[in-house]
Amino acid sequence: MTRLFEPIGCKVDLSTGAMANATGSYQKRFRDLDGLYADAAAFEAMRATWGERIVYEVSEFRPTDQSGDLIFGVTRMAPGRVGDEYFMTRGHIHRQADRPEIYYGQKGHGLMLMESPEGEVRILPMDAQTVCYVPPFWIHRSINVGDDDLVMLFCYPADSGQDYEIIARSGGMRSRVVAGDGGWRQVDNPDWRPRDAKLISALYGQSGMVPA
Ligand SMILES: O=P(O)(O)OC[C@H]1O[C@](O)(CO)[C@@H](O)[C@@H]1O
Ligand SMILES: [Fe+2]
Repeated sequence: MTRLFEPIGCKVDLSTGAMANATGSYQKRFRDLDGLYADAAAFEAMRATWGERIVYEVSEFRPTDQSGDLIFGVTRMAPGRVGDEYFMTRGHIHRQADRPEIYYGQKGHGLMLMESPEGEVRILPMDAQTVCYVPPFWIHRSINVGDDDLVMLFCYPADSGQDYEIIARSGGMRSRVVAGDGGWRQVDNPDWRPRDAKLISALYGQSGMVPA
């Protein structure tokens, strides 16, 4: 007989970003994020005071890692900038690249920065009560452009996995988000290199799916 997984409810504490009944959590401290930001000198200047501080933390619930199941959780990201570039997550594509993800903004003001394998860029707002759909094959990174914590719920297929190397291999994401006059603005990353056709077709080939 099939043994069913026990249903569970998880209360989210908006002041801390913690989720009750989480099966795991991790924290990314400032010092863990060396190399992520364009302004290396600004990063070094902040290291003494910021080094041990948490930039973002994740609490998650992973029932199983089986295809068809879901992983969900909450990310809390502090407000701040390195030089003029806002705090952000490392960013990744799913190791099984055809797996999508949903985010739901709960507190603060954020952006979801997305990049297709071919290098198209999309930016969606991630404010409270905004649902953001990250379709299959899009590299994704969240950014806190507000003055307060950014708290977001996320949910994705349990067999997705994460590949962080795709961003490193291209010299970062194609766009960066920096402080502009009265808000954020998108700037080109001069270090960005396009992915070659072989890598792109390997990503799509995983699923045999051809993008529209
Ligand atoms: O894994 P990264 O790119 O550091 O960013 C963390 C965020 O992405 C996730 O890995 C979900 O895909 C969450 O853990 C969290 O929302
Ligand atoms: Fe993801």
